Amino acid sequence: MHTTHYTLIFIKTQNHVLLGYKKRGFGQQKWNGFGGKLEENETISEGAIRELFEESNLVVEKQHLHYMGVVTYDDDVHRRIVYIFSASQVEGDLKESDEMRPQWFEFENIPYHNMWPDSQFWLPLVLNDHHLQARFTYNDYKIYKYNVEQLDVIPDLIHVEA
Ligand SMILES: Nc1[nH]c(=O)nc2c1ncn2[C@H]1C[C@H](O)[C@@H](COP(=O)(O)OP(=O)(O)OP(=O)(O)O)O1
Repeated sequence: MHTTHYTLIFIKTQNHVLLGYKKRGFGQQKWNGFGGKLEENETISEGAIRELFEESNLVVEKQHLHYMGVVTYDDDVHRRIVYIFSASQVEGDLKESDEMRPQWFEFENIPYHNMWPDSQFWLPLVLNDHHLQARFTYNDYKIYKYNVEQLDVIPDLIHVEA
């Protein structure tokens, strides 16, 4: 099976989260955090920082990046491994990019109906600062089976970066 590694970051305050409306590419016309494919010769955190900047113009420093866990997606032909981050301290001016139109949402008003159908099962954990591990099997863009686990220990990014 072909495996692709992605990053995904959620910038948040105590009760708001920054999402982007994806204008093109994989997951277009959906709201999501900022992220994308990991490039060769970069670490996972470097990828998360780069994608956030490319898509929103915001800068997050490595020490303000919180690794929250990993979500794995399988379909017939692909495995997508998505490393999830959150951050509350960012710098720079938020800007719309070719790929993403950013908007802040209250936790109570997250547009789950216009996001990947899996988000509703695990994003609330991230917003509440819980670490997680989840796996979804998709069939024809629908969730076929899934498992979401809240982790008590902080997952170690060193292992996946090694
Ligand atoms: N089922 C899913 N649920 C979710 O919440 N996020 C997902 C997801 N499947 C993928 N993602 C995330 C991972 C990543 O942050 C983003 C897709 O990354 P990219 O924008 O790099 O993909 P593209 O295929 O558009 O890349 P390029 O066309 O090479 O730019 O969507």
